[in-house]
Amino acid sequence: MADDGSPRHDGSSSGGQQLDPILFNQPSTPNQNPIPEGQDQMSLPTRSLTDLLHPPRDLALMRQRLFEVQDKIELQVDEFERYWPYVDNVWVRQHKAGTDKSGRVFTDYYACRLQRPTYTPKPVDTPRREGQPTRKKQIREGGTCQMRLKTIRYEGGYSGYTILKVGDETQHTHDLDHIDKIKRTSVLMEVAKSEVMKGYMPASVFTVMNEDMEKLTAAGGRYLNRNDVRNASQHWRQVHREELRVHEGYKYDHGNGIVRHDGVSSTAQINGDLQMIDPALNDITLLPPDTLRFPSASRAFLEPYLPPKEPTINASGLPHVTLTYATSMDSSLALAPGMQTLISGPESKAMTHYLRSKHDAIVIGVGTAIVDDPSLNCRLEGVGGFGGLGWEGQPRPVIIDPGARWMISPQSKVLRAVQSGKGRGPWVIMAPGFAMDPMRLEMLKYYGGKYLGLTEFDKKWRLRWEAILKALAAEGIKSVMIEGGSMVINDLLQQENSSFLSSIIVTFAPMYLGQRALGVSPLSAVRFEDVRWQPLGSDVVMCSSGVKPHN
Ligand SMILES: NC(=O)C1=CN([C@@H]2O[C@H](COP(=O)(O)OP(=O)(O)OC[C@H]3O[C@@H](n4cnc5c(N)ncnc54)[C@H](OP(=O)(O)O)[C@@H]3O)[C@@H](O)[C@H]2O)C=CC1
Ligand SMILES: Nc1nc(O)c(N)c(N[C@@H]2O[C@H](COP(=O)(O)O)[C@@H](O)[C@H]2O)n1
Repeated sequence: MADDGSPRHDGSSSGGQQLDPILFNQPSTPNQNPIPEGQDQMSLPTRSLTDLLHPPRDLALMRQRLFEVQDKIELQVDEFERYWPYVDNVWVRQHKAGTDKSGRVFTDYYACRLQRPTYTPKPVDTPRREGQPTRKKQIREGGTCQMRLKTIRYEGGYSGYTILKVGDETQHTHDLDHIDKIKRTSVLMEVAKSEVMKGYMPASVFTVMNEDMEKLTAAGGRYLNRNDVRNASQHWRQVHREELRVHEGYKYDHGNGIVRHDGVSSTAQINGDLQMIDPALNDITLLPPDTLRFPSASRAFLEPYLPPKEPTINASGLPHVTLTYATSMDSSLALAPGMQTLISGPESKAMTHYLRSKHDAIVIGVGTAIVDDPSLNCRLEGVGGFGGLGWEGQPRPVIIDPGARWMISPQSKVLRAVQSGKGRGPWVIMAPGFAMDPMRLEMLKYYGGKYLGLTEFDKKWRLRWEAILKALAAEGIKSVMIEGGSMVINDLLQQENSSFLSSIIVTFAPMYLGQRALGVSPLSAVRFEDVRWQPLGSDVVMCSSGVKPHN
């Protein structure tokens, strides 16, 4: 551990303590190299025609994103393994994965295919070994593009890939189509090989693969030719010198090659069969049962109070801050201190998740973390883990826990959300002097979280909100949604802190929580400004752009 109590960046714990694999649910044998080496002639293909006919969602868009790498791309492991083989014609691995000391973070570097020097074949009269046939090698274009990227693979309670551009180059010197013209993806080669291995002639495989040209193009196969299919299956055909046939419904037509001769194409038949057996392939996205929907028609009233589309850290180094919570008509958050109480109706609950999707981080006090054991993820349809890719729209949970009171464990809902790819690892804000024990620190890191140490206090010896917000901004958080609990809300509505608030969004539910309830009421009177009230289901939502003292 570093002097300030923070975890060392090498991922090792202090005091020589070992990770308990059961406690952390650590995989015993991490997958060292999940990237399929699809071009290997000896390997068995893992793709089939089905992969062409039922490509991953938004394939053309994802290929373009993985080609350009304009922004950091985060993908879950299965998503990376699904999409990467469709762009491995672009990216050539430079070195094998380097690992950090924790053994759970693997970094690979890739360069654009056109970074390699141009290959010029040796003159044909170059002496060859006896019996070796002369190979016609083409000039391979290269040396023109300096685009590079790295993939960082995390393995642990949090698993996934982060893909980032490296180096000074900001864009390729060519487009994706240009690469598709000169090199085929491993998916295309594997599909071709697997079809030949079923006993079909390369020419027939080529015809069948070309049947749905739109899908073939989306997969990078616009320039696929018969030779590619022959090359993909060459080794297999040499070993298995059996007679190959044409696909059912196709025939050899002199002068035209293999053509379809009955009404039903092979691909249409495969499509039909698949729809019978596997509804998941029928473009129905299976969503987790707790997925929430907040209709577009209900969103407009929130628009002026949301963080801007491209939020920026303001001149004072502060992010956009939204305070949001749900209260009863007697301004209570829970039936009693130490209790969690459902106040929001289903519509306003969905609204809260919509708000979560619009912020980089959710902040709560440790009182709420202990009482509620919250998941602190976004369960809105379309965000990562709920129909979306990676962790898109998933906010970072942040717990203010100056005294390290939160006993986080793998059973905590926030970590269960991480484990299932439905949320991000939490950050814990602590004060100096209260060291979290090394096992908990290590666990936080294992689940993709971390600890932030702050040393700036206000006159009540609480951490200064300005320091908290600036620390988050320094970590790249541009918008923060603060949810509670009572102490946090009261504190932020006080005059010395209220200027940090960009918006306040409060749900009022039609209920009294009674006189034993945990209330919300700042020390001094305040009045909300620039207010808009909106009925939502049986609740009413109040949006405001800030508070001022009320005399
Ligand atoms: N209805 C709703 O919308 C919501 C309801 N809730 C409810 O609220 C209740 C919890 O509220 P409450 O008990 O007040 O707890 P809080 O969640 O407000 O947490 C308070 C604790 O967080 C730490 N903390 C917060 N801010 C600071 C700061 N600036 N500096 C230092 N420490 C800070 C302190 O920890 P320490 O004491 O260790 O110093 C403090 O005691 C629960 O019942 C929960 O269900 C929560 C959120 C929303
Ligand atoms: N908007 C809102 N309405 C309520 O009725 C609530 N009780 C809360 N509580 C907040 O939501 C957190 C629970 O989050 P998960 O659903 O577990 O992700 C809880 O910790 C409070 O911050 N909010």
